[in-house]
Amino acid sequence: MEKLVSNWYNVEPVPENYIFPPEQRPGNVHVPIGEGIPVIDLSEAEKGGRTLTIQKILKAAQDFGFFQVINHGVSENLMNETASVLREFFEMPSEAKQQVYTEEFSKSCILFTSSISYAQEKIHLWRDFLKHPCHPLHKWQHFWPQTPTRYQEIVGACSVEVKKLASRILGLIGEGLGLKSEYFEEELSGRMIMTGLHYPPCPEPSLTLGTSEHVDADVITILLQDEVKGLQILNEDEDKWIGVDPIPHAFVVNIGALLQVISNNKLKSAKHRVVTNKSRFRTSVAFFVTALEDSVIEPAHVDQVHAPAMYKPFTAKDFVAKYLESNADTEATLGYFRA
Ligand SMILES: O=C(O)CCC(=O)C(=O)O
Ligand SMILES: [Fe+2]
Repeated sequence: MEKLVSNWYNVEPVPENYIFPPEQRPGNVHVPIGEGIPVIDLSEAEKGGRTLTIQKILKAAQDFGFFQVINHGVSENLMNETASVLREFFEMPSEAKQQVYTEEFSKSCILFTSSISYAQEKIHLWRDFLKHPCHPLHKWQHFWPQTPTRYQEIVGACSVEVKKLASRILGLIGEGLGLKSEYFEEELSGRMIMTGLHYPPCPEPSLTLGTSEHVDADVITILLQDEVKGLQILNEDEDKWIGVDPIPHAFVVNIGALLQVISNNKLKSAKHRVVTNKSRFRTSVAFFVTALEDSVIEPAHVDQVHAPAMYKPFTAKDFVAKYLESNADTEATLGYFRA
């Protein structure tokens, strides 16, 4: 429990085991915000602009692996409530958080710090996290925190809405890839895990990371971030980082490694990270939508002549096993399943 960064963050200099090696540190390099990451108005899909919306989503998913959605149908009030209930959770006194804190990662709801590789990792991340499954709701909701008292109700309502939004976006992506609109239901998107991330201010942001460079190991991620910037995407062609603009009431959407496989590398699962800052807490809520354990993941609809399959078929369970074995290295995991 004393490991939680939020219990001790106000120390200077930062502890040695939080300082990343020079080539992995953010340093003092200026990172531009926004720079072309598309913001897509989802309401246009229902107003006669379905084809155009699909094109915009596919282009964003190819070029950046990331986009933001606005007018997505999830109420602003519910988004505000979800962000604030998560913040309240992390700001509770230690005794209250103690009830949820655990180093037993097999539990259905965990509050911990840095990452589940804490014991093995050399350098820790400047963040605390709360993680639990959230779909189907009735199966998991009772494992969630009981304080704040409205936690289960608010996060439950938000999970239902985000799952619907994810299905809608996957439907549009499926259509854009030439698949049946229900292609992703339910086998390929029947699980959803929520991670609430809390990044305390850090006295030396140039040396530390809130979340280190990674690719998400799911199908698609829907992220609610607060008004504090910190999320950055790597533009690999130019080897530079781009900050994601914290647009109020937008969701950030990114393509996971499994969707990259299903699209046979047409869509990109992009590397991203989160940097810390000196003065403000940042709280984000990530919903990872992924395949049922026994579902087979493979490139969909591959034309053998023009586009041979880039990956061998594998189950979602095998992917997770290899992912854990490689210490959460998604690229190495993808490499293992390459055809
Ligand atoms: O905190 C964020 O904004 C993003 C976190 C993230 O990328 C992840 O948990 O996979
Ligand atoms: Fe991520």
